[in-house]
Amino acid sequence: MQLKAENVSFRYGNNTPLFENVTLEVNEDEIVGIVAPSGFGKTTLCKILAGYESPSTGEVTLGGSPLPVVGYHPVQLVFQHPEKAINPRWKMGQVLSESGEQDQEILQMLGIQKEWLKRWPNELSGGELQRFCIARALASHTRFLIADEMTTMLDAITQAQIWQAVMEIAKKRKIGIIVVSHDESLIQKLCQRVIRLNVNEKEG
Ligand SMILES: Nc1ncnc2c1ncn2[C@@H]1O[C@H](COP(=O)(O)OP(=O)(O)OP(=O)(O)O)[C@@H](O)[C@H]1O
Repeated sequence: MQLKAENVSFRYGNNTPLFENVTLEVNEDEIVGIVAPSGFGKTTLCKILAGYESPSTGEVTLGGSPLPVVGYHPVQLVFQHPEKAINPRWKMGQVLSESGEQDQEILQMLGIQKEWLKRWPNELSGGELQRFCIARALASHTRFLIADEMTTMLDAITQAQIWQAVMEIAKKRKIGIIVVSHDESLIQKLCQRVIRLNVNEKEG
């Protein structure tokens, strides 16, 4: 299965286009980095690939079909700040249940302790919260994970632990990964291929 963006352009309202004619494809067994200058619109592009935003022109397809608009989304997005992605009024067990039944092996691989499930989000560290966001994103129907600066705010040890688990899970389940990061060494370490978006796409 392939996630594909074809000639995707995007503008917020009547603003000038953020980027134009972005074309890229990622296979389900690939780990691909996306690198672009700050302000290019990487986060916006991630949202388009995950179906949160519609492109102004062009299209995104998954396995040759348009992205689904209802039900669990097979392209999951994890952002830099987990606290923005979690309902503060839900305990962590409920947060996890959003993506269906929990896979105990995934929780274990991500180092999520059983006792944390009974806590409120503000009773966990940023790194612990991010593990929940990742576990929630890796539900059984997930085909692609888009990691938008997913571990940027974490210390090096936590970052390494999380990526080791994510890579293992992705390999086992044939989940394609898109890594968006400013950290060139992280990209080089994780990715089999790097897509560099630049001013050409921005100017159309
Ligand atoms: N909802 C919105 N409405 C209007 N403009 C927006 C909106 N969201 C983002 N932008 C603008 O779009 C531009 C690109 O934002 P985006 O976060 O996608 O870029 P980025 O490449 O991920 O940036 P960075 O590398 O600095 O994190 C920014 O100038 C931002 O201010």
